[in-house]
Amino acid sequence: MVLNKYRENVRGYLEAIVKPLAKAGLTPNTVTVLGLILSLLSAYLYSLREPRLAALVLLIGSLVDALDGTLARLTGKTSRFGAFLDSTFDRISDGAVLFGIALGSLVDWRVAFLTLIGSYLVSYERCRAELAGSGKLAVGIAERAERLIILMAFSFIGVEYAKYGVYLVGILAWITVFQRFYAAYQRLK
Ligand SMILES: CC(C)CCC[C@@H](C)CCC[C@@H](C)CCC[C@@H](C)CCOC[C@@H](COP(=O)(O)OP(=O)(O)OC[C@H]1O[C@@H](n2ccc(N)nc2=O)[C@H](O)[C@@H]1O)OCC[C@H](C)CCC[C@H](C)CCC[C@H](C)CCCC(C)C
Ligand SMILES: O=P([O-])([O-])O[C@@H]1[C@@H](O)[C@H](O)[C@@H](O)[C@H](O)[C@@H]1O
Ligand SMILES: [Mg+2]
Ligand SMILES: [Mg+2]
Repeated sequence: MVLNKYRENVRGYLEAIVKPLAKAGLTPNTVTVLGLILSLLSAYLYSLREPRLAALVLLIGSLVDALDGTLARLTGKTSRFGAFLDSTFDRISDGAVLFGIALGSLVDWRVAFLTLIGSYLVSYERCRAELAGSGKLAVGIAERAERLIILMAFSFIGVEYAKYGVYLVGILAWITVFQRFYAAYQRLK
């Protein structure tokens, strides 16, 4: 909700990064796959209890996630499958990162599990409500960009602090679940 507004502000920078990629003939789907690989690497680093490095790799992976769509739009190669691939890989990434955090015992696995359910529900609600005709349901305090930035910010502080990032993401994700539920109710009832 909050960060989504800044998409336009960073578009110019993202396009500047994407132009050489387009010249090199990279396709949006290849970039999407690269983003997933970076997220999986980040998850692995979390499992090794290296949250700072993991967050850095996740930040680069998130940037790559912004580049695939930018490349698609700039080269006129947006596709329905690409949109599906992007969202599906986002879910794999979100799950893998929390799994890595739990594996590395950076947080109690039960907290990671509840945070994962909240995060997935936020995304599912939007997808399902939009399919039912709600119109764009990009509402709530913690969309994916917010969830990622909070997790990365706490991870950068150090190994003892990553868990507070997961707590906060979990709480805000569940608040967003209720916000989206209410918005969907208002629009679809
Ligand atoms: C060298 C420099 C000058 C570099 C400057 C770079 C800066 C501008 C930095 C910008 C970084 C920022 C954009 C990335 C970080 C954001 C990240 C933390 C949050 C994750 O965001 C996700 C991202 C992408 O979302 P989507 O995948 O949903 O969107 P798109 O891919 O664009 O579109 C999907 C759409 O495209 C089509 N498509 C896609 C793929 C495919 N294969 N085929 C396709 O056809 C299809 O139509 C799909 O439907 O969201 C990016 C926007 C974000 C919301 C903006 C956030 C702005 C914020 C101010 C950035 C602050 C970042 C800061 C560096 C954080 C540091 C904090 C630290 C403490 C952790
Ligand atoms: O809904 P959310 O999770 O906050 O944020 C995002 C969705 O709004 C978006 O449409 C989808 O492509 C991404 O996978 C991402 O997850
Ligand atoms: Mg993307
Ligand atoms: Mg993505």
